[in-house]
Amino acid sequence: MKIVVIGTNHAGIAAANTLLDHYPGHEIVMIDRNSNMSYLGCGTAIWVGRQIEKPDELFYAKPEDFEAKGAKILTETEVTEIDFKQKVIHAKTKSGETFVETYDKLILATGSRPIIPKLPGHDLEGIHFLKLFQEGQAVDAEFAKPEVQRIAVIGAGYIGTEIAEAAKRRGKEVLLFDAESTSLASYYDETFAKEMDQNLAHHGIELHFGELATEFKGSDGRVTQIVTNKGAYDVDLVINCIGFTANSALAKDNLATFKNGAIKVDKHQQTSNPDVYAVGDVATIYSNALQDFTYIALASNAVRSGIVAGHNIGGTPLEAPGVQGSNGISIFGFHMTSTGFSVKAAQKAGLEVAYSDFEDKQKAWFLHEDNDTVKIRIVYEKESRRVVGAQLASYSEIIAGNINMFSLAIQDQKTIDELALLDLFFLPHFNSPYNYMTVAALNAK
Ligand SMILES: Cc1cc2nc3c(=O)[nH]c(=O)nc-3n(C[C@H](O)[C@H](O)[C@H](O)COP(=O)(O)OP(=O)(O)OC[C@H]3O[C@@H](n4cnc5c(N)ncnc54)[C@H](O)[C@@H]3O)c2cc1C
Ligand SMILES: NC(=O)c1ccc[n+]([C@@H]2O[C@H](COP(=O)([O-])OP(=O)(O)OC[C@H]3O[C@@H](n4cnc5c(N)ncnc54)[C@H](O)[C@@H]3O)[C@@H](O)[C@H]2O)c1
Repeated sequence: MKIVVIGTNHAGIAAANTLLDHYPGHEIVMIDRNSNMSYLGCGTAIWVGRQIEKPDELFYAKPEDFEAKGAKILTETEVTEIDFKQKVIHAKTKSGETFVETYDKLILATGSRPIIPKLPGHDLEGIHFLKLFQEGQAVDAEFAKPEVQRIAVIGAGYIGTEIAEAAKRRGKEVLLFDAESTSLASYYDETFAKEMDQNLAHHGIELHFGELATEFKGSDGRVTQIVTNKGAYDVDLVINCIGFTANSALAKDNLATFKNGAIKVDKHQQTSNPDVYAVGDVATIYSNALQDFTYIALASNAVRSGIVAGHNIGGTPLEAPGVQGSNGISIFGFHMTSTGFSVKAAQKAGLEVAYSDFEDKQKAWFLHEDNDTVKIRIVYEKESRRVVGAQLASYSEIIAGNINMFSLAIQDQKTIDELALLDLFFLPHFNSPYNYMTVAALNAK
């Protein structure tokens, strides 16, 4: 069987590796328009903020790895069109040569691009987006310019908050804008998000929430000012981070798509065309909190969905268990993790939910050194009492592991009452006999 994979970043790599490692004998062709593969965008802010010196280790795979396993891999080659009836893809190399490849099964792993707000002045120089390695390099080069001092970051979601920290670490003045009233508003309820806001403000980041950019002004072709519904601010650089949109143009009019344009898939990653699979940021994903398909762009989901597609195409039927959109962020040493829905997000999705909050020290109370406060919220459905979300915030790194338990609870449709008497280990170095997770669950009304 000939299998063509379009897009060789996290999702495409996972699908190709699954096929190459577990199902030998197939002809695998991998195509990507970029010159690199496997770039971990999650490391961009760490590198650009100089928490690591070089970006080299942010890549975990290279074309030779796949050639060694017998795949044909074409980089700097763009797929321009797909004839889904004839099962032929049309592609163009960097030098302009066009060619076609036939397929038996096709994997679309074309990912996402940042949303580009088409505001007046959007094409001025000095306005950036962050997705590709090359875009990280461009921002890094801007940060190195002494004349670039005042930076506007638009969107205080994950990318915006992380790059705001990076810019501050490089000694810049940073103005962080978001349409919502806090940072991280899509992931955390206000009481949690405000903790991150305080952390950002404490480190000198100027917060402009509830503010919408309306125009960019410039001089000599370069941006010099950002105008919002509330004011005008002189800046030397703008970084836009207002979310992703699925790269699904190749599927247009041929495959069923979601309301945001992502390609609809089932739990086997199969699209509305049985010979075509879609994985990663270009596709929808099943949310166990919502109990329906939705769109959640994460590298973790990309990898899992690629593995699922690989096994299904290879001949082992495998149903994805769904995801919770589990995520985390760490800014100036302050950590937040969440999974499933916040109260606000649950209500927006039409769920009737209640929540239980608790706050305690991470380690046993008699340990006075490095014993940070942890704040927890568990969100559950009022009627069924099934857990649909959790949020944790602390300077303690242990919360990074704890959130995964809630992820499994949501996946397995556990109730808050089942969590209340769950066997959690106790060791003073790590926690208390009345574990804050247990207490939060026990306190649930
Ligand atoms: C700054 C930043 C930080 C992030 N941090 C995290 C994090 O901490 N945790 C997390 O889980 N996620 C994080 N993400 C999100 C994560 O990077 C994405 O969810 C992930 O990249 C999706 O992988 P993908 O393979 O589906 O798509 P993509 O990474 O978008 O890759 C798609 C590939 O398809 C190729 N392609 C597209 N169209 C064509 C075409 N027509 N022809 C040929 N090739 C094509 C592209 O060149 C690209 O290589 C972050 C993203 C960014 C930008
Ligand atoms: N740590 C992580 O897990 C991590 C890190 C980076 C990125 N990612 C993922 O990558 C994807 C893209 O990240 P992102 O930060 O671009 O998106 P995001 O959805 O996290 O945040 C976008 C932010 O932009 C704001 N916004 C939207 N339109 C606006 C406008 N016109 N003006 C001002 N603010 C506006 C939103 O309110 C939101 O807070 C997300 O799926 C994210 O989860 C994850």
